[in-house]
Amino acid sequence: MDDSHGVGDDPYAPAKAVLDGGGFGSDPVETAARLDADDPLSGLADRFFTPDDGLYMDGNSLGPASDAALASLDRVVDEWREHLIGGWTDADPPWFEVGERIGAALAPLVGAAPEEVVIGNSITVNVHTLVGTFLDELLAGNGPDRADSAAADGSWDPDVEPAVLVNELDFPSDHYAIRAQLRQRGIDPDEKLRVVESRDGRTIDPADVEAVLEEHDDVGIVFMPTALYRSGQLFDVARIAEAAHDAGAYAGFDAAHSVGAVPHAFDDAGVDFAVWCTYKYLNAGPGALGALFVAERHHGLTPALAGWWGHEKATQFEMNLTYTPADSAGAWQIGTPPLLAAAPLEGAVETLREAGIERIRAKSLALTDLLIALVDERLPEVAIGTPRDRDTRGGHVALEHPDAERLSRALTDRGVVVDFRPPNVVRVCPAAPYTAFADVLAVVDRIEAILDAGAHEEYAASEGGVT
Ligand SMILES: Cc1ncc(COP(=O)(O)O)c(C=O)c1O
Ligand SMILES: Nc1c(O)cccc1C(=O)C[C@H](N)C(=O)O
Repeated sequence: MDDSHGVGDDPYAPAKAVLDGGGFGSDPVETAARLDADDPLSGLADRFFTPDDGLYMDGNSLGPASDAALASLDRVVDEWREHLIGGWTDADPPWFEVGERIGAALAPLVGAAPEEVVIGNSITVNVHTLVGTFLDELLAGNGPDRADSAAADGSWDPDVEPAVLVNELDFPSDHYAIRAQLRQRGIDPDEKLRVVESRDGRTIDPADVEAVLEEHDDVGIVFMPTALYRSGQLFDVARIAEAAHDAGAYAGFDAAHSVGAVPHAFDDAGVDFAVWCTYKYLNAGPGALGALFVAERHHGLTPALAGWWGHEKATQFEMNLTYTPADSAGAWQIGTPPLLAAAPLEGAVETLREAGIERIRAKSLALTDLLIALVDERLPEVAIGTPRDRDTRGGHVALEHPDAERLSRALTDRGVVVDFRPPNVVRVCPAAPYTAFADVLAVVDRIEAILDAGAHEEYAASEGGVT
């Protein structure tokens, strides 16, 4: 990897200049080759296992294996063979604090202090425990300050049933979990899960989040994505957090579709809590552990889903029947961390750290700029469902086509791995660590060839299953 570019300057400015100059020039192959030659991250691709004869554009669902991820997995397998139960204390580093240790390694990616991040559970489980925790705080009258509170100390009035504010384009699992948490507290989710509507079916206007907060004074938690899973719209985390706090609500985020692709500043933005996975842009492998952030001011709270792995570490093995939560985000762990599902993340994060998240973001924007420009130029029947503005664009591009499902299957059969999300989106993710500018050109070439020949029309309609 060429390290001559410091973080801060944009080594991808030449790519932007090419695109701003009106497209990809008369010889796109030559232009892509030039951009790849100038790419300081180009050397990284050799360390990832992507198909030799295909194009992997699905890193927003499952990132590929890498040398570093497999090396850290192999190390833990060797430790298991060698140390057996002793690995919890004698492995180097010991397994006992794996959640905290790898959490600390992730913290810079989200702009957090080391003890504010931990790996554990899955996103869905972490939504359960964190939304549950903050609902309990509200119901106990301990919520954020509220100007209109009936409570003497200005905090949440415990007689008011708190609502949770979400949006209609969220990943469904989050709604399932939040509804369950409301139900378990005797709160009717049909009434208290407040859903911000989309104006265009693709994006959420932050002004609409603010408007719902103005209109309803019972919102105790605003829970939004940092980036939408379908369109890839990137949210202004600081703006949403400020709106939540101004309304006397907590601000929580599902950051699955941005961590590892987009830098975050959760502490500066005042985020209360966040969840994300590590199998997408963090490339830690299928079913790899989830991750979560809890702002330091909330450490010491009792998690809604308490378990012994979240107990204060120093006394965890005293086996007290009374639970003492760890004084860190580690408290939101529940049971024994699956070491083999945690191990690849250690190496995978090291590779991203070496690349630098600012540089990854700069390259990702250049790649998606290019993809959008090529689609505009060459695929008139395809619409761009992702915001064009760089500030509101995450790491993937949603290509909309009436026959998107069949198109995605035709692409997959031709070695271009993308995914389909109903009703009409093919998601294309040129992830920066291992995608070349030439790959983006090749994807567009293949889509064009399929559409020109009508090859997608040979596919049967959906049979369901994993897409
Ligand atoms: C935004 C978002 N939230 C939640 C989930 C569910 O994650 P998990 O299956 O790890 O609980 C996913 C993906 O599966 C997702 O993309
Ligand atoms: N988590 C997944 C899985 O276990 C199988 C297939 C896909 C996934 C996904 O990550 C889907 C993903 N959350 C999405 O953005 O659609």
